[in-house]
Amino acid sequence: MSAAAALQLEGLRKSFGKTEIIRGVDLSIAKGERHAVIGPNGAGKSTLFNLITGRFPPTGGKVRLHGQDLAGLAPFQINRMGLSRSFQITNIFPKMSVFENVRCSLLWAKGYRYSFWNMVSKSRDLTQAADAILEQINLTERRELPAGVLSYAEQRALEIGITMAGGADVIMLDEPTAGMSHSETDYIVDLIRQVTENKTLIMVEHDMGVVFGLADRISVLVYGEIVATGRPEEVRANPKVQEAYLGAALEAEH
Ligand SMILES: Nc1ncnc2c1ncn2[C@@H]1O[C@H](COP(=O)(O)OP(=O)(O)OP(=O)(O)O)[C@@H](O)[C@H]1O
Repeated sequence: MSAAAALQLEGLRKSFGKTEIIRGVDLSIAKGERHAVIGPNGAGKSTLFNLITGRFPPTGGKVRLHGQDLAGLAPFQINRMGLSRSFQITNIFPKMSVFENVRCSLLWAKGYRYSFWNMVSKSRDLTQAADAILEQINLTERRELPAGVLSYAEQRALEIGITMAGGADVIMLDEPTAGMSHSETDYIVDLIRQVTENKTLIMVEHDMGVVFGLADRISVLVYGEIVATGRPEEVRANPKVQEAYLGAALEAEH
């Protein structure tokens, strides 16, 4: 096992009933790496995410975060160990201000570690931390607005801010640019690049422009198996990948 690996999947398997959806996945993601998982619809990408975050127990194999086996841990425990996943926009409280949304997620992330009175004395720290996150996600000017009035791309940015709020160093994003225009996509890609600086990123994304622009390495998942892992140019050139998936996806882009 490499000491630098942030996340390690070892012979990971998941069946639903008799159907095996994840069929023996081995993958090592280095600390500081930006890794994209791509593959056709139904390949098992979301299932793989749910295994990593502890939402589903694996049928076989292991997930390690910074070397530690996650078997039997609940999602919130894994979260406290530094792994955070973006949820969909429904995770945002639309009537609460943008600032309060970030502040609440900070409170949630730290809440169990501070008593109430400690928390009061820490509230200035919290405000500062929330403002620092708003700055990072370019929403300082929207601070007092109800989150529900933000544009779609801004809501996704807020969502990313909430994901970062607990100080996680391994960030998982599920289709961060889904449903966005070209300019919104560019905006979010820049933002993701910025906020994941010195962190580990694992994302599922269908937009090949985003994947090739952002990822240091790519894994291609087909029917629950990784058929290729490598740098973008290696994956693009891999005949197995072209046959299974990428050829068709790239053609569809033109
Ligand atoms: N809880 C579940 N129970 C039974 N089958 C499931 C469950 N979750 C997913 N599946 C099945 O697992 C397969 C893989 O689904 P999954 O959502 O992981 O694929 P995906 O690669 O994320 O697809 P997409 O790109 O369309 O989001 C599908 O055939 C799906 O029906």
